[in-house]
Amino acid sequence: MPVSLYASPPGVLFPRGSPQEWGQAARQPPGLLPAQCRAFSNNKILVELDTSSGVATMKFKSPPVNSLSLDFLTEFCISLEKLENDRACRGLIITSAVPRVFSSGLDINEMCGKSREHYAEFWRAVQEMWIRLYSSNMVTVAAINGSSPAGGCLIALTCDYRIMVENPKYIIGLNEAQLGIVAPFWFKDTFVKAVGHRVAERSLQLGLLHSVPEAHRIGLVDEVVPEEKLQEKAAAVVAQWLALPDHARQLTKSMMRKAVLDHMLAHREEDIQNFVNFISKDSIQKSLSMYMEMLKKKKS
Ligand SMILES: CC/C=C\C/C=C\C/C=C\C=C\CC(=O)SCCNC(=O)CCNC(=O)[C@H](O)C(C)(C)COP(=O)(O)OP(=O)(O)OC[C@H]1O[C@@H](n2cnc3c(N)ncnc32)[C@H](O)[C@@H]1OP(=O)(O)O
Repeated sequence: MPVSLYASPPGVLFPRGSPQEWGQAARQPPGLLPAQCRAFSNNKILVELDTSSGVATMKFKSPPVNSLSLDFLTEFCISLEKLENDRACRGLIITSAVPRVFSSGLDINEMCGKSREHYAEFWRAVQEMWIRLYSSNMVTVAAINGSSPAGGCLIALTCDYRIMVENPKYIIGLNEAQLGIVAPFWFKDTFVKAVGHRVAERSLQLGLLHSVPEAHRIGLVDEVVPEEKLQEKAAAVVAQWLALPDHARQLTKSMMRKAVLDHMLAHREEDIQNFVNFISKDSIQKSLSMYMEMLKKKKS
């Protein structure tokens, strides 16, 4: 019997009247999926659950860069909830279906030129995503097959294990300072837990985006593999973790994560207000606009 890390669901956000077909298995033409495979999908995320192994693979499919918009975050949380409540599912591999990018982090458009109410709703969704993933009973593995700055890195850090594809073009890190914004305390805490205080402090203050070998060296990713080995390796890691009795692994995970989770839950509303006040400042809006301009110029 799985042990619930947090008895009641984190609560909040699901959209007023969910417009999507979420909750229904994708209508696959017969024969496309093996009998032990179930799938569901929406605009931005595809989930396939292999009921024989108990492992689901979640693929981000929101081109061009899997940015974490409010819609994306909502669909992500709904997918997590659905898997969490499915007794057939014990492990989750998170990866990207978009070439060269795992996730570009929070959608900057959601943080520019919007109302305070919108910022509050958006930030609550970011928190919700982190709470659900960080407190998940499932074994969670990030199979990072592309660049993963800021919020993308946070998703990876929130998993139990990180495997990244070796590619000289891929980068990963919490680069918020480079945008003129500040990683909130629970991003920082999650990062510190993975890499230690000194490495996190330097990396956060400089807003560093690390190459794959460097990310491996500092412990930001646990393993580096060639692209063609990624899925096989992720499946092997999940199987290794699932070989332990669920209750022992889950209670250990809960114990290791409790302080960080409790701290966040205790300061959740305050954190939303801090975010709204911070992001509404003219100077921050200007920094974000300049950063978006810079991204666009880089292309031309
Ligand atoms: C006191 C404190 C209190 C509270 C806390 C306060 C503040 C905390 C606030 C926020 C925390 C935020 C965390 C974040 O996640 S911020 C997002 C940071 N993300 C980035 O910096 C990534 C930027 N993107 C890239 O570096 C690259 O796009 C890439 C490496 C991911 C991929 O490179 P490509 O060359 O493949 O693609 P591009 O040509 O650069 O991009 C294509 C397209 O996508 C647009 N885009 C990219 N990233 C984002 C994004 N994050 N949001 C929105 N849009 C994005 C890019 O502009 C291009 O658009 P066009 O095709 O030109 O229209």
